[in-house]
Amino acid sequence: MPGRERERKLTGRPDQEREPAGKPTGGPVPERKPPHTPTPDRDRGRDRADMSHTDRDATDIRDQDRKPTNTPGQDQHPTNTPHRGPRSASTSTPAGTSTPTPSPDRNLTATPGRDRDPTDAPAPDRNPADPGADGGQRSPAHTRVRRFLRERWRVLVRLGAWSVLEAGQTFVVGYALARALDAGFLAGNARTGLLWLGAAGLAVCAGAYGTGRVYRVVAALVEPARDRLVTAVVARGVREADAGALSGLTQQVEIARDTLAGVVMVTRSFLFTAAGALIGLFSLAPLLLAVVLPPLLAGVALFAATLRPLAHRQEAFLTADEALAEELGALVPALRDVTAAGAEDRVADTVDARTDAELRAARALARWSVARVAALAVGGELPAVLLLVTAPWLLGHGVTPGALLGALAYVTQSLLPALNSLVHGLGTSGARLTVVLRRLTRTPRHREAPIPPSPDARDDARDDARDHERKPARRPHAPPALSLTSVTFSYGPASTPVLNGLDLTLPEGAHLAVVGPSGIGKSTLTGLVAGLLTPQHGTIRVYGRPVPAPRATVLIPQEAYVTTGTLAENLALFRDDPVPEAELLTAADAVGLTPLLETLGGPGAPVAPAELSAGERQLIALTRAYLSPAPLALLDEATCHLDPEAEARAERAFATRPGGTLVVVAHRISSARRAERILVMDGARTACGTHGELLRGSDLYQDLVGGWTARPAPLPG
Ligand SMILES: Nc1ncnc2c1ncn2[C@@H]1O[C@H](COP(=O)(O)OP(=O)(O)OP(=O)(O)O)[C@@H](O)[C@H]1O
Repeated sequence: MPGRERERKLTGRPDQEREPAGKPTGGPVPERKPPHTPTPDRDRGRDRADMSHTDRDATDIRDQDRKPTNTPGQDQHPTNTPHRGPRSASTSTPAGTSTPTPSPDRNLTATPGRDRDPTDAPAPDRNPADPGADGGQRSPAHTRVRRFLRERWRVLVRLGAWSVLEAGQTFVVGYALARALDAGFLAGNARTGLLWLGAAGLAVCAGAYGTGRVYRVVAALVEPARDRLVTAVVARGVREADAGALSGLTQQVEIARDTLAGVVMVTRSFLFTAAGALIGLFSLAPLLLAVVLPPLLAGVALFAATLRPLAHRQEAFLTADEALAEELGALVPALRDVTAAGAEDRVADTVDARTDAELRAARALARWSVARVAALAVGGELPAVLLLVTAPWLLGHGVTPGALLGALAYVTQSLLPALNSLVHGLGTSGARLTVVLRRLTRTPRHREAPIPPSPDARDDARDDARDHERKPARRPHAPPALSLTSVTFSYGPASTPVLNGLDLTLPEGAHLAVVGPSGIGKSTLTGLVAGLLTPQHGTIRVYGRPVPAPRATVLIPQEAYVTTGTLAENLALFRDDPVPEAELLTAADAVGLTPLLETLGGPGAPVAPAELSAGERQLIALTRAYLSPAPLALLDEATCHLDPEAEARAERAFATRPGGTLVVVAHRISSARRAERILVMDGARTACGTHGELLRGSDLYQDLVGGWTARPAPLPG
């Protein structure tokens, strides 16, 4: 049925509409897209689609027993058959969120609380790293570590023994050097000196052998620890049935193993080296110990004091780093969705926020790293300086030149490198190990730091709030603006129904977008609601009255018709009473007609329909509908010739019309996003929810959002 007749029938003012020369003035009728047969891929996708939550939770729209493959008209146009990417990609949102269950909107549905799957209930939080956690018997981490070490006392003894051999080298080298000088070269006995140097060389060889054995023993300690962690993590992954978490956690286990080995090595090395050096210093001259020990202890204490804050900064940095990586990981496969949703700026803001967060964390970490350098200077380098500064005094108090040289060797060749390894190894690996172990043993999953809303999001929220404020509150006991109950409609007795058992309820003031592939039945739905078509089964009520409900509904079709006459006559076409000019101007301003109105010369200016662009005709038709007394507006691609800004303005005008209810057949993602709820028509799988819910729960909606990116922008007017 031509759009002009639709408008006429709906508003009850057929006689006032005049056409020039008996032909439509709406310009060329846009080409209807040819139907096509669904691709096997698409069908497979539908079969795969897990619509259970939208079917179960978010809809009261039942469009049952459809056989979409049999009806050409229900088929999808090629331009509306976007490539179906991997599910993980299509479910990714710009914000990189997971997939929650769409929640039903009780305002939009008539049969709330449909059977909910009990498995939807969140699983109780369990300790992920403790295989025995199911029983709730979880011992503290330090107890488990002690038990682990007790079970491996033999390994610890071996580790100690080989470490003593390794540390013996430290002791012997310094001591032998001192003796070589004092008893050998300075005493004119080169042979003795060489013998002591030879002893030092042997000690180095023995120490190297000891170091090699130490590595093996450390592996015997670290590998079982890793195995335990792997067992715990796999058990957790199986419990949570989360392969992603599993792979992420096993990766963390590997990090834990490597860092644990590093921590054991550097800590053990420092302890044994320091013991060997201090014993050596004491053996050479107790006075040397008095010079070296205080700064060494001060340096170690300073380093120890930085450990906890460093671990926190390290954790903050890792968290920020992972959040950024996660953001980018979710973003890259979802670029198509981002573009489709027009969310480029918002996503850029989010990534900026994550990058800034990482930068701040890195700076904080760097600041604390300076303290580590200070600890190294005090504990490792200051003793050497003190030895040199106090050398005359030491030599005057019985310290021999050989002992002084040996002390310098202890400090520069043993203590400083060992402390250096400790500070850098423990400062980095230790902090990292703390973080990883904490996550593995306590936190189920890394949680992202909240990101402040982007300026765009704030703007949207402000717009929404403003719209909400401008919209009168819904009357509590008012009948629904629209209710469809088990509506079935087909164009012929033998044809497959376009709608089959559809239920839908909209409260007064609601804003619903209808989306779906070409030919799925969106215009048919608006035609039924407008009373242009009559369902074979079911009932349709508009504000409690059975359809057709004259003067309750206004349908604005894609083809806008403008009559000859003045602009004011065009705009007042659906009104019985004379429309005051002020009201007319207000409506024009709300819908976005004012510039055209001024160009034409005001409300009294004559209109030449053929000279108007398609977009200008749509603006006139929209303003006419806005001024009509009908509270339920049906926009069936009525803004397709407007640019996105003009479309947004017109839709907002209808959405905030006092007492008005809006149903929009959306042809742009921006249009769908403005609606409170979106009805996705997909044959048997009709679903209803918010944009976010449907992105997560409706494969077809994901496809449509993707397809919108490929759709060329509408031609200007
Ligand atoms: N007058 C008619 N007679 C027979 N079949 C029709 C008629 N009008 C529409 N159909 C068929 O009904 C089905 C639904 O059409 P409808 O126009 O409602 O779909 P649509 O979702 O609005 O499509 P589009 O997005 O392309 O406008 C299609 O298969 C179409 O071919």
